[in-house]
Amino acid sequence: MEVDPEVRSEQLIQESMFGVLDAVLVALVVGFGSWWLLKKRQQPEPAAAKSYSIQPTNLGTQSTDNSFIKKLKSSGRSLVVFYGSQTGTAEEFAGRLAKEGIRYRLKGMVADPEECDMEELTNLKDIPNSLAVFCLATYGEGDPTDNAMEFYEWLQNGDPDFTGLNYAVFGLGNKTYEHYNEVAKRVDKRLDELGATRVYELGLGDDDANIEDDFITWKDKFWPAVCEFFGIEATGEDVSVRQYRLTEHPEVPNDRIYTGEVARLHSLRNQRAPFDAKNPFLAPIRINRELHKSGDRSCMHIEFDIEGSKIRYDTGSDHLAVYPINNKELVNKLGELLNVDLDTVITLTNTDEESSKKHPFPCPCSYRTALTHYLDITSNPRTHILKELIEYTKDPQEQEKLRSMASTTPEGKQLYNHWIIQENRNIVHVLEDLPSCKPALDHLCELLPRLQARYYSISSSPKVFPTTVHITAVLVQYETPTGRINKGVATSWLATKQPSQSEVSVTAPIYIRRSQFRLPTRAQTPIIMIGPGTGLAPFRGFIQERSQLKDEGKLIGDTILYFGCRKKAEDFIYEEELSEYVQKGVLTMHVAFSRDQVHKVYVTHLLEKNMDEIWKVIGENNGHLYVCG
Ligand SMILES: Cc1cc2nc3c(=O)[nH]c(=O)nc-3n(C[C@H](O)[C@H](O)[C@H](O)COP(=O)(O)O)c2cc1C
Repeated sequence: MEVDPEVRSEQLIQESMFGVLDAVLVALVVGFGSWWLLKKRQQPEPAAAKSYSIQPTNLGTQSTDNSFIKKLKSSGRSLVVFYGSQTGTAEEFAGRLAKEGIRYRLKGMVADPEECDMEELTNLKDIPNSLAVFCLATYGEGDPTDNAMEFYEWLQNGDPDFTGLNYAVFGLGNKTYEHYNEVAKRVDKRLDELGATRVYELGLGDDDANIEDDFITWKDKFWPAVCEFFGIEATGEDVSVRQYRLTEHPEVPNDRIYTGEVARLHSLRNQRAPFDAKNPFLAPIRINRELHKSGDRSCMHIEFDIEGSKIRYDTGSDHLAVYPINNKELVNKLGELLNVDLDTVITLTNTDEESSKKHPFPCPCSYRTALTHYLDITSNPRTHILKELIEYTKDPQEQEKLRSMASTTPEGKQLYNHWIIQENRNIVHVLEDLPSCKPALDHLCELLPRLQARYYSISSSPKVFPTTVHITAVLVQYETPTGRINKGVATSWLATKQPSQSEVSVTAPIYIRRSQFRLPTRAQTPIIMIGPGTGLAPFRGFIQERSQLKDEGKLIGDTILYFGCRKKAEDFIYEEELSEYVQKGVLTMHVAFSRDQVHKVYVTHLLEKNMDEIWKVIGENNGHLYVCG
């Protein structure tokens, strides 16, 4: 095995011949070449379990009847909006479309394809003026979400006759992914091939830009097209319909109240394996230490204890999901602004009895629990929320501002983009800056999206650390243009979880999400890892594992790391550890410090400089190349 024990640094690239763009291009070419090689050679290896499961949307109150046609007929509806959603956006969009149908005399229903007999789609034509809309997100390598998987496969491989089925598709994706909106594109095309009638063109939402804007822009043309297709005249009524009914419980016994459980009552107190997204493990945090040596930024190395949990994970590949809670001050601020006793215990019950989702989050619970554990109060509110706020606003100017931002006029979109997105206001900021706006808190709880688990690359190897899982997380904190300090929900909360400062166990609810990022099965396969900043995290596990194999006397392939950070003395994370691996002959390391010298040096420069070596590893020696950042 060839190992270069030298830690190379910025000098390497000062003789650089090309510009940054060239270097990026080289990196892309290298990345593509290795991806192609990887693809070619990975065929015989068993496929890893794929799952992007994030958060259960239905909390054990599902109806067992999976005939959506029966439900449509019994409730006099003709519009069904299916969603393929992992983190709730597509589900939210589907809900908004179904709700708006009433304005166009199309009473709508939201449906989860996983809970429906989708073969019934061939019979939807029996309902007059019926329409099926699909809001579908794409994940991974152009894959559907878990709840749309079965439907998607049936559609791709089956041969149903959809003559007479009216449909439209809105896709949710992100342009930075190679398979942009692949699922929606394929479903739209396949439905057409199978004889269904496209009522309006495929809409594509890009989460990298402004997916809300894409959705409302599409929706704005979609409804007139639907009206024209069915010969419907819009009622013009812009009615606001509540989806959930509020019940307050002044006397419900404490042990009947949810206090942050994801699904099963008391699941955090009475922990029972197996642990997953619906049943997270309350892991004790054993170590939480700072990795940056100086500077005003912070990067945490956190070790979660999983002993006895039966939780297993794979080297550097799986993700650790953490269920965070919202900042207490922000929650209290909402209570103050709306003058509500946050300890009031409530239940929100779906007014649609046919819906499989009975509650928006586990109920009964207090407002405080809902705002702390279940609802996202820190992201930018979407336009439909702003629209619902209008009726609670007294001041005409504030009302007008909300009305404009909720509209699809160019000025309205611009104002939304500036006031909400660029100035980065969350719901608390909106209520602070529109002092006459006092929405009913239960209505707000109905409208706010669910707080999602956060995912971290695992930075340990289970072969070296079988009873702990490590993560490497940068503390997110920044000032917004309005002078407010926005704090990352999960990292700010994790930063407070210091085991040394507490007698009692400091814990966090976690579970493991599987991914496909794997070490090659043969230890002799050379690997190049490109991981600047916390992109290093998954590679730490790879290196640990290869080091252990070497200790056991096994032959290991070239293990080459490209790392970059600002300054050696500031944010060169895991420096000592990595240097030891270099000294031991396990690792070859190339490091770029972007701010240690006049000329900025990045990992891309190092890649450019070492182009020949890189090509030798991946092109001639069948090596694997990994990029994480
Ligand atoms: C792990 C991950 C993988 C993703 N993969 C893709 C992809 O391959 N193609 C794409 O267009 N969008 C991709 N996206 C973007 C999502 O489809 C997009 O954010 C969408 O709005 C999520 O909808 P949901 O909240 O309903 O799950 C990915 C997002 C994540 C978090």
